[in-house]
Formats: sequence, C-alpha cells, structure tokens
Amino acid sequence: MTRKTPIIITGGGQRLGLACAKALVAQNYEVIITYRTPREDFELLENQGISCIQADFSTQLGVDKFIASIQRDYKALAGIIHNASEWVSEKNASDTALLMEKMWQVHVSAPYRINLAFEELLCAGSKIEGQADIIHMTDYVSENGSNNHIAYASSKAGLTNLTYSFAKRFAPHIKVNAIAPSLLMFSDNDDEEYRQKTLNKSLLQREPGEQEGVLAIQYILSSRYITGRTLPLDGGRHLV
Ligand SMILES: NC(=O)C1=CN([C@@H]2O[C@H](COP(=O)(O)OP(=O)(O)OC[C@H]3O[C@@H](n4cnc5c(N)ncnc54)[C@H](OP(=O)(O)O)[C@@H]3O)[C@@H](O)[C@H]2O)C=CC1
Ligand SMILES: Nc1nc2c(c(=O)[nH]1)N=C([C@H](O)[C@@H](O)CO)CN2
Repeated sequence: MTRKTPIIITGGGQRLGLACAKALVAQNYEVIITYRTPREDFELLENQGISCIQADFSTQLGVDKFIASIQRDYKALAGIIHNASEWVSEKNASDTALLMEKMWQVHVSAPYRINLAFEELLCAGSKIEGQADIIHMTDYVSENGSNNHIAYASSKAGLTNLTYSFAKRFAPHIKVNAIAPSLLMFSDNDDEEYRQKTLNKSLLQREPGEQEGVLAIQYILSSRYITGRTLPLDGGRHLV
C-alpha cells in the first residue's frame, strides 16, 4: 500500500540521494527528488514512481521557485531529507567570500527557508501518517572542523544547529534529526593515496557505501522517539 503523502529528497540525482529514493519507493513511499543537473535516467525514475523536480538552491530565487512549486502541487508531506550539498575546498575557490556565501546558502539558508515554508504541509502529513520527519545530512566535520573545507564544515555546523532549533519548534508532530557521516563513498576522482589516508582516519578503515546512509535514514524514519539528535556514521573516527 503506497503511503498517501510524499517524502522529498533534495539532491536525489545521484549517490546517496538516488539510493535513498529507490529504497523508499521500494518501501511504498511516494518519493519526490530534486535535481540540479538533468540526467537521462530521470524518465526511468518517473516510471518507477519517483517524481523529479529541477531545483537549484544556490540562489534565493531558486529556493522560492521550489517552495512555490511544492505548495502549489501538494497538500501534505511525510518528510523532507535535506541531502543537496556541494563539497568544495578552499584550494579550488578563487573567491573565498563567494565560497562561504554559497556553502551557507545551500547548506543552511535553503533548508532553513524550506523547513519554515513547509511546516503546514508537514503537519498535515503528520495527521495522515502519524508523524512527519525532517532529516538534515550534515557531516562529521561539523563538530571537528576541517583543514581544507573550512567554509563547507562551518555551513554543516550551521545545519546541525538548525536541527536543534527546528526540533524544538516543530515538536511534537514533526521529528527533526541529522545524520553526520565522516565517509560514505569516495568520489571517482579520489586517488589511491587520498583514499588510503581517508580510510586510515577511522577505526574500521572502510568505505561503507551509500547503503550505510540509506540504513540510517530508514532507522530515523521508523523511529517514534528520536528528535533533535545527530546520528554519527563515522567508523569510530572519534576514537582515533
Ligand atoms: N559522500 C560522503 O562520503 C559524505 C557525504 N556527506 C553528506 O551526505 C550527503 C550526500 O552525499 P553525496 O551523495 O556524496 O552528495 P553529492 O556530492 O553527490 O551531492 C548530492 C547532490 O547535491 C546536489 N546539489 C549540489 N549543489 C546544489 C545546489 N546548489 N542546488 C541543488 N542541488 C545541489 C547535486 O545535484 P546535481 O548532481 O543534480 O547537480 C548532487 O546530486 C551530502 O549532504 C553530503 O554533504 C557527508 C560526509 C561524507
Ligand atoms: N556533498 C558532498 N559532501 C561530502 C562529500 C561528497 O562527495 N559530497 N564527500 C565527503 C568525503 O567523503 C569526506 O567525508 C571524506 O573524504 C565529505 N562531504
């Protein structure tokens, strides 16, 4: 039986977001993904019951357009997973002022404005499904900082703090939690030296893969009693 109210996954065009969309559709969720870059396989996803909406959260106008389209087309939401993210290092940024602005726009301002705008839809979803969820994908570096991704890490710390504020503001009908991976999956262009250095940072020394993130999301969605918390997925890195 398909649930009556959709769950939105932002940045669902690839990697964790896409894996999560497929897993939740298999669990009879109605799933909406947002994407920034069009891909050929979106028609296949639509046939699998995943609605694909183009949205670029790097501008306030892009956020406004996304909010308006959801408010126009839906009366209730079971949840939203703020997964959309860009991992940019200072060494790849010619203008650090723009970098900081962009990191906070995508990782903090967009989730902040979307959560406020969707409170009514999420409450309506909670009445239908029994509860509604907001999940913020943060990062281990929110707590510990980063040498090479300073602006990125600061913005993920901002997103972590939004988790606590919205958990208090939206209780008891909407749960608000975060998931903080240290490593889920490498990028194709990560070389062997970088991969080994990264694996050595945790006790378990492995690349868990996107399903580790999917499992964490499914656990939070199935919980009736977690809110205002951050689930760490870090392979024991905090003890190294
Ligand atoms: N991968 C890892 O090991 C780790 C991941 N995380 C976090 O987990 C989450 C998932 O990671 P991962 O799957 O690697 O993420 P990706 O780097 O694959 O990014 C996910 C999506 O975000 C979208 N996106 C980027 N910028 C924008 C924007 N301005 N507006 C709208 N969408 C945008 C991209 O869309 P498109 O492709 O359509 O352009 C992309 O598909 C992220 O929040 C990440 O920060 C945290 C720690 C480790
Ligand atoms: N949006 C993204 N955020 C992060 C990514 C990524 O690919 N996209 N990757 C990482 C790294 O895996 C890092 O955790 C270890 O090298 C962090 N965030």
